Amino acid sequence: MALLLYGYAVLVLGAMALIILRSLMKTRRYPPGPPGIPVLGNLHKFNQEYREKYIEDISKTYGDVMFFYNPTMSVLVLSSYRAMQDLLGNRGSIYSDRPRSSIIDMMGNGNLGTEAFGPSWKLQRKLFHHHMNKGALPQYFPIVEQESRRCLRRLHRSPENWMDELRLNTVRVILGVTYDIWDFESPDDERVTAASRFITHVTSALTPGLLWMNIFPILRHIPPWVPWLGNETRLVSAWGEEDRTTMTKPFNYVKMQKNAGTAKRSFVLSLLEEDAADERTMTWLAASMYGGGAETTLGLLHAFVLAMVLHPDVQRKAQHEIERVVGSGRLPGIQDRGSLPYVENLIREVIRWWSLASFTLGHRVMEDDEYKGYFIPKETIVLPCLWCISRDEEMYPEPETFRPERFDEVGPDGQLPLDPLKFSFGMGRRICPGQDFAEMVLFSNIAVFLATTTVSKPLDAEGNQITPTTVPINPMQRNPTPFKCRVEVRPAAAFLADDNQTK
Ligand code: HEM
Repeated sequence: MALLLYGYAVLVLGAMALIILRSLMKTRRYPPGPPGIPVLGNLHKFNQEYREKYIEDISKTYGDVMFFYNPTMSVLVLSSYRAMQDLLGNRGSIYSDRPRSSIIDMMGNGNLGTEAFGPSWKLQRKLFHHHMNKGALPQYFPIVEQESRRCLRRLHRSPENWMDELRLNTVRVILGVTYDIWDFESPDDERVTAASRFITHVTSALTPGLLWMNIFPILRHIPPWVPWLGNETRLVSAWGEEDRTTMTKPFNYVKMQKNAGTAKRSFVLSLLEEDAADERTMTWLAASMYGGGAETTLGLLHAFVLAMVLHPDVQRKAQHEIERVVGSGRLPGIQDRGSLPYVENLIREVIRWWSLASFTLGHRVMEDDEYKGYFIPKETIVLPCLWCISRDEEMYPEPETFRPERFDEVGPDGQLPLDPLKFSFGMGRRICPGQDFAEMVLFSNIAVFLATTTVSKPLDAEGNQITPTTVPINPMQRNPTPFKCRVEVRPAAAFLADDNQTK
């Protein structure tokens, strides 16, 4: 009976909200979007498997600013760099909040990525920046370089596990820097696999319309034991509990070490020593590094290997540059970054071509606004489509082609193409605070990989080359679909054993 009443209330409230919205829409000029259906609006159309491709497609009809709505929410999708810059970059004071998500509330956890725009978020950004800004990065060079070499040593020993070895590497670096935790050697360790689930939970909770509860928040009150209808409440509670356990354990470990006087330098130890915030805030700030930093970097490292398997000419050219600049007496290190322009362009192209985050996280508009003559109501969720920008044919001719050379070529407008590092990590006040760290880890791993390893397509039983797919493993978390490759060890691998080399 109670359920019937809920259902009835949802329908009546939804219909009323839509009638009010429609009458307002007649008087105000809203941005264009695909036609909707009575009561439900058009937001369901955005809920496609590969929504970035859908957005790219319809932007040819509706332009770079598109509006979607349903009775409970409105979403503004931006498909150009200019629109992203105008709103997120130049109007950051009202475009930097996050949507209120009943799913995040229900999970009962915090983290920097979901925190509302306000004093607590500002404090966390400040603390994050203090430890992760460009100037602070050299303290991590030895750890990151040592782990890059360690990863390649293991990878050469068991090339069939190359994907898992890279996963282990990214989690070891993040857990090492954040908590000084190193006591794990296996890619199957729970601490390695949990990072990937954490980010899936957060992204799913923040994606408009992905779960019914995000469209009808009232559904969170359905008890988990109710068959079928309680599925989402059950799922979301389980996510919350798992993430809480994953993130509290390592934080408590550092606290224990500190109390015992045995803690070594780490992000969490600094927070504790500075008494930087309350314990809950510090736990989830550290979780933001763990959750935000591991799976993302991994996705791009896997995409790098995929690009090298598909483009042996690019791989060779990058290897020649390393040999020319670094010589044959040592491995490349992070300090070489400025002197390897082709490798740097290769990394830019991996970031553009793979476009790991196809959208930013949602940005909630804090006040009514107007853009290009269109009304943008307060509470609208703004979603720049990063994938669409990376596919802009004017900036990147033949965008599906992997070609690092494109970044040195002047276009018909006399300009070099837009640097993907300027949008792939977001923009404005919510820009990814781990960008400099991520670039450093990517460079270290990719440069050592190229110097010591050649990858190529594997052969089937008849001796034919097998070409891996470029379709991501899942549309929500765009890491490459697992694939096999041939791994050949290069002579410079002899230096991998030398963990004491400084460069
Ligand atoms: C390696 C590739 C990475 C990519 C492509 C990436 C991309 C992004 C994007 C697109 C956003 C959303 C920006 C927005 O909403 O406007 C973001 C936010 C965030 N990223 Fe990253 N990221 C990466 C690595 C990292 C690393 C290494 C860390 C941590 C060490 C990190 C921590 C975060 C956090 C905490 C946020 C939320 C910031 C906020 O809401 O204020 N990310 N990232």
